[in-house]
Amino acid sequence: MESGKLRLLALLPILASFLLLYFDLFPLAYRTRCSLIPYRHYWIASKRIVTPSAVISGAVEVKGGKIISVIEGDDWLGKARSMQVYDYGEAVVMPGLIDVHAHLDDPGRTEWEGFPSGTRAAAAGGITTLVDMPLNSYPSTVSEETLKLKTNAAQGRIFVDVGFWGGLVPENAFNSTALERLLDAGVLGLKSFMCPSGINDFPMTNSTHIKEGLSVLAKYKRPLLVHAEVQQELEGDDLATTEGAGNPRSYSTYLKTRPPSMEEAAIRELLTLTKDTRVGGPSEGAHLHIVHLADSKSSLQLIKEAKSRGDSITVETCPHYLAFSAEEIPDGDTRFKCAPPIRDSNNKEKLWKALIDGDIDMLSSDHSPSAPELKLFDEGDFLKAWGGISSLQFVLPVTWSYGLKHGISLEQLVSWWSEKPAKLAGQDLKGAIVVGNHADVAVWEPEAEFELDDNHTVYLKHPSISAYMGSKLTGKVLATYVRGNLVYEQGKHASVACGVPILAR
Ligand SMILES: NC(=O)NC(NC(N)=O)C(=O)[O-]
Ligand SMILES: [Zn+2]
Ligand SMILES: [Zn+2]
Repeated sequence: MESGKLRLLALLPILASFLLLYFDLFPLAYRTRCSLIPYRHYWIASKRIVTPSAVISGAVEVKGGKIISVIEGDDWLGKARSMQVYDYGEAVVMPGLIDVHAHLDDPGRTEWEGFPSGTRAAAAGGITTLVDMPLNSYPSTVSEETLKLKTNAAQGRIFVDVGFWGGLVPENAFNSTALERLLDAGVLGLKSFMCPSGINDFPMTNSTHIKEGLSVLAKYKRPLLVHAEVQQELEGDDLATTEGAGNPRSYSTYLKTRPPSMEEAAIRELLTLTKDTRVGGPSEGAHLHIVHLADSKSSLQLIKEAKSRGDSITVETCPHYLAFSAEEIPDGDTRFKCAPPIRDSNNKEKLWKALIDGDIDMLSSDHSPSAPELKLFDEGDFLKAWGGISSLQFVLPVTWSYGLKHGISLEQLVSWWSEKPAKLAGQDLKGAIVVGNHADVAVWEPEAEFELDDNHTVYLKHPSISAYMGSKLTGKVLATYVRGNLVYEQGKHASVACGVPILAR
């Protein structure tokens, strides 16, 4: 080798140590990539910090991505002297939202959403963790191998933390080794459908499949999430509707094809199964979680009874069932199509009551977007259009705006969107502003109003398919921290996606 090249090689270690020293002295140079702020040790102050015991005025100390102290009053001022403080004044500082039900469609259907746009939207909406559903991506997450495709797709492309539900489908239900491998690989639990899912490689399960799944899950102490609707023999008017009668542009035509009795029958069946899988008492059986409950009557009553018997069961509903009612959905506006369907306003009021009374445990987005063509806006055919509401970026202001009429509190919001979801997903270090937890924080202004019009930046891939576009909302997200990284602030995201794929151990 020429002596010039050799000399250059000898200089490399010296060069490397200079670089390291530079990054040490100027953390900004690399910190700005994952975070909009350069600090690892700093304070977040506010007059309204939502902690598990109370809403306090004070400050939260963050170091190395974790919360290391929470101080009420002014005592923190002395400790924070000469340190960086982000003082948000009257804005609310609370745990970031945890959305346990989102379809990000990555890999395989990224033209519908995808990890980058979905998690950018989540961050802009105050969501710090989401759990991705096993279907609508391709392939579906039903095996160790397909989970690997998910985590590969998420690598370096997620702006918030993302966990994964695995799919319980006929193909793996009787293969306990395959299910165990999927669970060992880190899915946070399993999800199944009791009716066709609309996705070919995610077929529905019957009671026998579900029973098999529950017995494997019981060993892992991870939940089974179920889309609880079963197809039934329809009669009279309802039968005529599915056979093509009725105006397909009218929402009421679609509503008749999925009556509340479909949810009720599914839940009744599920409850007989969970009873059988309880091994030595309620806490030892598999936990059952009913997703997107829409029926506030008989279905909810069944769940209440099961809870009072001591069954390990939780239930979520979604903001669209609390914001919209069937009577108001315009003809042909398929942005509002989802399953189970949005029911009448009386049902909506009862869902609010159940949520406030604690009979419904938590909220989730069920963000289920598609390519706009599949919404068939030209035809406006509710029977043929893709079912799924697009909402990920808006769930915080939507819950707050519609909840204000019901007098909801900041503590309730945190319980429904952070504490309970963290528990369901087995995330002990998330969901509350307490010492030792991840510094996952949403900062927002509950009094600020804004319009979801063309001037509003929407990070979702297809803003036009969201039923919320055009509405006026209250509650504006200012900033979002994930593990101490400021990942979003007032229209700006960190330049590098440093969210972490969450795998159960
Ligand atoms: N394939 C889907 O995403 N389905 C979803 N669709 C809805 N909710 O309309 C769901 O969660 O059932
Ligand atoms: Zn569903
Ligand atoms: Zn869903």
